[in-house]
Amino acid sequence: MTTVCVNNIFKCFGNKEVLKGINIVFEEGKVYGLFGKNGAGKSTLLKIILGLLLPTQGSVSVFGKNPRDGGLKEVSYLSENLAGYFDLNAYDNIDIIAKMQGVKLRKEEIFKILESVNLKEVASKKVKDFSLGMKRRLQLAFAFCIGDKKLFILDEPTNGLDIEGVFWFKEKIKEVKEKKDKTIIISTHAFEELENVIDEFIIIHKGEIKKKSDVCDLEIKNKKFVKVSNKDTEKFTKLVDLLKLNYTRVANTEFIVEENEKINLLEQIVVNGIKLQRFETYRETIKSVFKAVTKE
Ligand SMILES: Nc1ncnc2c1ncn2[C@@H]1O[C@H](COP(=O)(O)OP(=O)(O)OP(=O)(O)O)[C@@H](O)[C@H]1O
Repeated sequence: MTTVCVNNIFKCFGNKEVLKGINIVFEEGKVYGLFGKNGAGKSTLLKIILGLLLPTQGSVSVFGKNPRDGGLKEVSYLSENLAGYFDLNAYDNIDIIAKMQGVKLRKEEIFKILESVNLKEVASKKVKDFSLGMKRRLQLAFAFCIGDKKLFILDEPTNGLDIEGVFWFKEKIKEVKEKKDKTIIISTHAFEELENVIDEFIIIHKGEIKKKSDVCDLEIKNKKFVKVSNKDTEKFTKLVDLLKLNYTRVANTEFIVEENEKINLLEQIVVNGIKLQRFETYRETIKSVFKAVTKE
């Protein structure tokens, strides 16, 4: 089932075109990672999905409705900018945010929530005196522990968190995902941290989607990483051209080669007397795909 549908979104701020024809469908039960360099347009896209910004062109539907027209009742949003009532303590923050959402929490339930994000000991401390990581933990409590939401839109959720906090976050994502009817969209720079909790990743570069792929697809690709000696690079490129292999040159002497048609590349390297410094299976990661598609 489709949770969010983004149709041909363009967004300009003055003369600056920040989003250039974005089309994406987010499906129920999946965790999506939205990756992009600083200023790529991730937060702008999330704000348009949430109806906080209007697109210059195009449309968005959330659970089949316009986000400004009742589509957001079941949405949990964690903003990249820390939100909350900083002059109040952590306990009162949870209490107020819950009440605003029509959720009545008992005293012990509030303490349980604070305990789950490791803030019970500082329940009566004013949030303005919290560290960045503590404030982020409070945001995570707002996002995950109040009410029963179906769509989670999380902008830089691990920013400022320590290792324990990142672990908590990943466990929470797994827990939410197990319920099957949830959709989670995470905008982040933390590829490595989150690679194993994401189902699909979307790379946005200069306002355009450059890649959308299933994380599982990264593992099945059969690629080889080859490092040849400096003198043999010309010989090697000639060989891969002759064998019609797709290759990416990652450094002067380093290549990533797709092994097509079961050609035994290694045998050919030996036959042609090319000096190898490394030859190993190469596993593509979100980071490596990101580097390749955002290369200027
Ligand atoms: N309200 C605004 N007015 C003018 N320009 C804006 C506004 N909001 C965002 N921009 C510009 O739009 C571009 C995209 O910003 P956005 O915040 O969407 O990027 P991002 O991918 O989330 O970046 P980051 O990873 O740094 O958070 C940037 O050049 C930014 O300066």
